[in-house]
Amino acid sequence: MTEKALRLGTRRSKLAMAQSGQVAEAVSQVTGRPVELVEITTYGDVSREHLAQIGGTGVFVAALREALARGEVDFAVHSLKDLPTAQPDELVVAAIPVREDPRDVMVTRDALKLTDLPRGARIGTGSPRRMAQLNAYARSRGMDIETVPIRGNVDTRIGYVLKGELDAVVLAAAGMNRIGRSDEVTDVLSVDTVLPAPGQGALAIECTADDAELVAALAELDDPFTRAAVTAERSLLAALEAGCSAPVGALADLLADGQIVKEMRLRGVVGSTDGSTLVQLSTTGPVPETHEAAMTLGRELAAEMLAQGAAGLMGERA
Ligand SMILES: NCc1[nH]cc(CCC(=O)O)c1CC(=O)O
Repeated sequence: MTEKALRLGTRRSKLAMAQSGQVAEAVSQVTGRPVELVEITTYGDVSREHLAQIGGTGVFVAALREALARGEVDFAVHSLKDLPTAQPDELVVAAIPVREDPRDVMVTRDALKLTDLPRGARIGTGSPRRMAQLNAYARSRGMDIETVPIRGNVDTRIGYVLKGELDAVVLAAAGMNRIGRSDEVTDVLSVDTVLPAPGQGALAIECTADDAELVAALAELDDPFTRAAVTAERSLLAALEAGCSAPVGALADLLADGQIVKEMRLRGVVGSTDGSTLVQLSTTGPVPETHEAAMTLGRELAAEMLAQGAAGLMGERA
């Protein structure tokens, strides 16, 4: 007897299809059931408006969550960095698998590195977080760059460079890796230069809270360290009362002594998009063993950042 297929709700974009396909295989392994992809169009996919203008937070996620709530699909895969920090009661993030590379990367004209871009170089990114940190980096080194607001899928963004309209565009390493295009990356940005978005590189596998059997099966795909890290990062974001289009970067990583993991470090940054002001802080603590401990790490760093004027930097829209 063949078991009934699990329905995975996914966006149609190449990136969404790639990550849903990879998760489908893993879910099929742990459940022993086939998984079928159900394509769902989201507002973020059809709108030509600027993400920041249509409210940013959650536009990619809302339609998938509605399909879950209506019972049209059994589970969905989200890029964690697109997931609003507020969790609806009826849904649960049953698994956060091992994180991909969290860093940002660039595709540049003539394969130049960020440090070698010519005076007046135009760098395309629709992200206030990337703008703020790239502009701050340029200012600190006396470089002359201009950040140009763009949006669109990977092909559209890389197209600006191929057509010679821009000198560089910024993308997430995880996205490029997942769609098998990492060979087009010409520079990987150090997290000391550009701190990634909270949750970047991680996926969230979500289903309804009342589907206990599926919640338990999906939990096998959960990576506790990734979950602790992204929980701390997202707690920082929530405590700053910022959305996914705010100029906020955050990254938690493990500090090890040889093979022995000692502590978790959480770094956070908020900046004005012109890069004239950055509030950049970090904290370290014991590796959080509970959800609450990870939340506390994020909240404490947020409080320190707010004390240094972070709130005044968040109202900005690029
Ligand atoms: N903003 C859109 C988005 N949401 C998730 C990714 C891919 C990286 C990830 O999974 O974190 C991207 C593309 C990008 O930022 O270049």
